[in-house]
Amino acid sequence: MSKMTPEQFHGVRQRMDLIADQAAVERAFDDMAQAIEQRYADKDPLLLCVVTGGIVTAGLLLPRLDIQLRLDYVHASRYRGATSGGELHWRHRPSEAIQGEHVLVVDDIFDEGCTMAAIVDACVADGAASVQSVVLARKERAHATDYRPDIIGLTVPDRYVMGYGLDYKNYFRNAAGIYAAADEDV
Ligand SMILES: O=P(O)(O)OC[C@H]1O[C@H](OP(=O)(O)OP(=O)(O)O)[C@H](O)[C@@H]1O
Ligand code: HPA
Repeated sequence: MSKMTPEQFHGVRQRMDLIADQAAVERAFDDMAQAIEQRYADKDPLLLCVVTGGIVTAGLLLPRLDIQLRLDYVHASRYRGATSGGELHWRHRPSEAIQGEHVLVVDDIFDEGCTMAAIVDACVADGAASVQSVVLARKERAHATDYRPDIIGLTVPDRYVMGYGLDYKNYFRNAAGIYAAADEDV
C-alpha cells in the first residue's frame, strides 16, 4: 500500500474543503438507521459490508440498529488507492452465505455506481431472497448505471471526497467529517 510523506499529507489536509461536519454526518447516520429499522424489523437481514470503505459506515450503523440482524462482508474494489476507478477486483465474495438471505449491502459512497451495481447483481446471482443497499454518500453526478441505492445518507458534490471511511490515496479514512480534495490534489 503506497504511503504519503508527512509533508504531502499535511498539504492535502490544509487544502481540503469541508463538505459535511461531524454533526451533520452523525445525523445522517441516525436517519439511515431509522430507515433500515423500518424496512428490516422482522426480516433478520444479512448486512453485507463492502470492505474497505464501508467499514466505518457499517460500524457506525450497527450500534444504532435495535433489530435482529447478522453481519458479513464482501471485498471488491475499483479505485485501489487512486482517485479514478478501474475494473472491479473481487477479493472476497461469500456466495454460499448469501443464498436465501435478505441482503442489505452497506458502503460509503455511490459515485459512478459500478461497484454497488456489480455487488447487487452478484448477490442476486448468488440467490439472495432480496437485495437492497445503503450508502453514506451519493455523488451528485450522472451515474454509469440505472441502479440507485435504496437508502442514502448525504448527497455530496461531484468532487473527490474523503473522511468517514472514504480514502484519499489510502489516507483520511479516519477524518471526522467529509472533506473534498483541492483540484490540485486530484
Ligand atoms: O460508485 P463507484 O464509482 O464504483 O465507486 C464507489 C466505490 O469506490 C470505493 O471503493 P474503492 O474501490 O476505492 O475501494 P476501498 O473500499 O478500498 O476504498 C468506495 O468504497 C465504493 O466501494
Ligand atoms: N472518495 C473516496 N473514494 C471514492 C470516491 C471518492 O470521491 N469515489 C469512489 N470512491
